[in-house]
Amino acid sequence: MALHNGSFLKDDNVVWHPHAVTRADREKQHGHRGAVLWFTGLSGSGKSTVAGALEQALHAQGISTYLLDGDNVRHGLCRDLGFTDDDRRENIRRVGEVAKLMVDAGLVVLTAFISPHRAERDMVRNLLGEGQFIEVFVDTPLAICEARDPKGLYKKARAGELKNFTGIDSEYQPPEVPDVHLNGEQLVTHLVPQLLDVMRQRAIINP
Ligand SMILES: Nc1ncnc2c1ncn2[C@@H]1O[C@H](COP(=O)(O)OS(=O)(=O)O)[C@@H](OP(=O)(O)O)[C@H]1O
Ligand SMILES: Nc1ncnc2c1ncn2[C@@H]1O[C@H](COP(=O)(O)OP(=O)(O)O)[C@@H](O)[C@H]1O
Repeated sequence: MALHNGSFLKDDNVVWHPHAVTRADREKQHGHRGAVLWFTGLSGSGKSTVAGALEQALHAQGISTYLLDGDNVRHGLCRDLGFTDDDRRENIRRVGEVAKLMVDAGLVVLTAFISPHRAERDMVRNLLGEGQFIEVFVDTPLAICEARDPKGLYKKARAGELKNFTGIDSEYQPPEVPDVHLNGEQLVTHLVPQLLDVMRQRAIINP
């Protein structure tokens, strides 16, 4: 059964329930639009750091935000998932659905997941719809990520103690045309203004 919001239901007895307070009402109350900034990049590329710094800047301007981070989500919502391709796909599907609900609530959602496959990132783009999904590629060379190695995971992966590690024995597919392409070797203080500019250009936040 096809739903008006583009999703499909297996059960014809469950129908979509429209509510009186709309997304537009909520966005008006927040004073900005809802949207997702979807950070993707290798482990250690700087996704959490840059998304966190951007959230601080937005919060200081009175923007209603929420940061969904891979490490944190995998302690709860996705605690049953590992790092096979199938589990990563399910991880991103769940996070995409949660982000969609948060955008409907009128929030600016920042997500920091490796999200290594183009197909899954495109799935979330299609789920969110045009203009509400901004793909941010944190482009940091593998050698730099490996040198940073804040959790010692690259070391474990190289030693064969950690299987399916992205960039080592599991593929990362870089975005071909990201909405924002960040050089992950630049200072975080240089990266945040680039993101704020894009958000203003796209009328997510006010100039
Ligand atoms: N095998 C393997 N490959 C990659 N990463 C691993 C792995 N095992 C554990 N970790 C830790 O899990 C974090 C990545 O989780 P994500 O949910 O972002 O991954 S994914 O989007 O589903 O691919 C990742 O966090 P970040 O370093 O913040 O990216 C790692 O700390
Ligand atoms: N632009 C940057 N320049 C230098 N170091 C950075 C930068 N961004 C992040 N780092 C450092 O790199 C490490 C990994 O950053 P993190 O945000 O945890 O990456 P990810 O979330 O992509 O795994 C951390 O020690 C962090 O302090």
